[in-house]
Amino acid sequence: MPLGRSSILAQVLSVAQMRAAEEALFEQGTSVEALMETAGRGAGEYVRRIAAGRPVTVLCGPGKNGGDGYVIARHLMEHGTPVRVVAAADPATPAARNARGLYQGEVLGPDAVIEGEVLIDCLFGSGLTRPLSDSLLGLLRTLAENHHLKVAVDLPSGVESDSGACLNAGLPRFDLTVALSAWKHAHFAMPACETMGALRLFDIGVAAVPGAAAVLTRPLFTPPPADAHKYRRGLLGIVAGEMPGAPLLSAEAAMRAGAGYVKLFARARPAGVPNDLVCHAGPDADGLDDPRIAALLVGPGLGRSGAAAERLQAVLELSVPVVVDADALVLLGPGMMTGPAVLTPHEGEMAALERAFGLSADAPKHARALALAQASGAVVLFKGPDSVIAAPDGRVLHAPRAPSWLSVAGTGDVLAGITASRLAVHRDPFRAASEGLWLHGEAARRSGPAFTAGDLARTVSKAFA
Ligand SMILES: NC(=O)C1=CN([C@@H]2O[C@H](COP(=O)(O)OP(=O)(O)OC[C@H]3O[C@@H](n4cnc5c(N)ncnc54)[C@H](O)[C@@H]3O)[C@@H](O)[C@H]2O)[C@@H](O)CC1
Ligand SMILES: [K+]
Repeated sequence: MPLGRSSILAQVLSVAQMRAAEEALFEQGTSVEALMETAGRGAGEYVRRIAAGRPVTVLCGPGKNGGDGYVIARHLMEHGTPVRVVAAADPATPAARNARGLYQGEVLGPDAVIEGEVLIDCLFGSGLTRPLSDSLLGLLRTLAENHHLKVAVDLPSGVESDSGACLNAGLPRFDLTVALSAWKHAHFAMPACETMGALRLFDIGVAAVPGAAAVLTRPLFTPPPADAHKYRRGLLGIVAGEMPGAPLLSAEAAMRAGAGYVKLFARARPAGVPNDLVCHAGPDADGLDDPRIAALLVGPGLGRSGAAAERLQAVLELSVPVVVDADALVLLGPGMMTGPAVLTPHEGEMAALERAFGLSADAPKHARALALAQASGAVVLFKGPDSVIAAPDGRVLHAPRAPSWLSVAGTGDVLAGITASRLAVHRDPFRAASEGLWLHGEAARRSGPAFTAGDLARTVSKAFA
């Protein structure tokens, strides 16, 4: 079945995939010039509206990103917005030369001293291959300091498209970044994504690229069916360990994320178990062989002792769909997982997993998640300010930026609880990770500023709205 335009617009492309998608358009008869015209006019319209009559300075580089800049400048001129171009270098491609030739307005050299209102960065886009020279960085920084509002076209210059690395220190921050044709990994990866301001995408009609990564979009949630009961909605077992607080936090979130029944398995009933949470107290693995258990969560508060490792081993041997989080990730090694699983590491836990599985940490974040997914056979939700999900079959999902208020203790336990709850509902690890991450971000948005992990857990049911 062909993908709808909204699915295509969620795709995230590497530079190589982007070039191949553009080639496909050229083969269908579109010219480079026509594509640049479409892209430049689309971005130009965003700029025209945001400038609202204030004078605009367009910084143009040698490549097609610079070509887009000349189209934008012409579009602004035609619509009466005062505009001038600063050419950092002469256009180096035929399409960019063509765009330069069609623009009849003012073009200044890189030495011109310019102050103004709105700066448009068309120095480099996805074709950047190395750090900016000192003189180009100086030009970009000076212009950025001398303008109030800053818009990057496709990508801010100095940002590596496939990784989100900033190839220079001291790159300016933008208020808006208008991505052209498709999202790139950098739009969702730290540290680059943090410099981009608001993100917008202008569609120029590229087709779906098989195997492309995608942006996490709102999942479709349906209420339980009319004949649902607690077991059919999913029984989630949360395996406690040496510290009771973390699994209780996970349980608070899990109870609000869709599972019909959440049960805490602990050696002794901890203090503070809420009335709506069932607690099973008994020795390790006691009661965990209940065939009605649809999913398990292990890791929050587990501890890292030999006893904790044995408890983890006992859980994983059940082959029940499982979310493995926190301490359990540090105890995990190759061959231990026997059933469907979601791993939810942060950076430190990821580093431990990479050591355990013999993987390199020297790769873009999404590639690291994918490598671990393929080595472990589990879905990997690599969390942080730029969370990404990868599946062993190659699927990759980037999460849009979530509120930075999430950087508070316990929010990882909440994420694990939500994800495990979704896993208990349908037992699909990739879907559970996607829904879990989305609900977590949405609950954070609805929690306002300066929330606690407990506030966040109690807001999860509202995120379904
Ligand atoms: N193919 C097309 O027609 C379209 C291209 N688009 C634009 O094209 C851009 C990509 O164009 P290009 O591939 O020409 O890439 P860029 O415009 O980013 O620039 C690449 C050029 O700069 C050189 N270069 C790379 N890093 C440099 C550095 N640090 N210092 C000096 N020179 C450096 C490269 O050797 C190459 O000549 C996209 O970001 C987007 O803005 C869009 O307009 C969509 C349509
Ligand atoms: K740019």
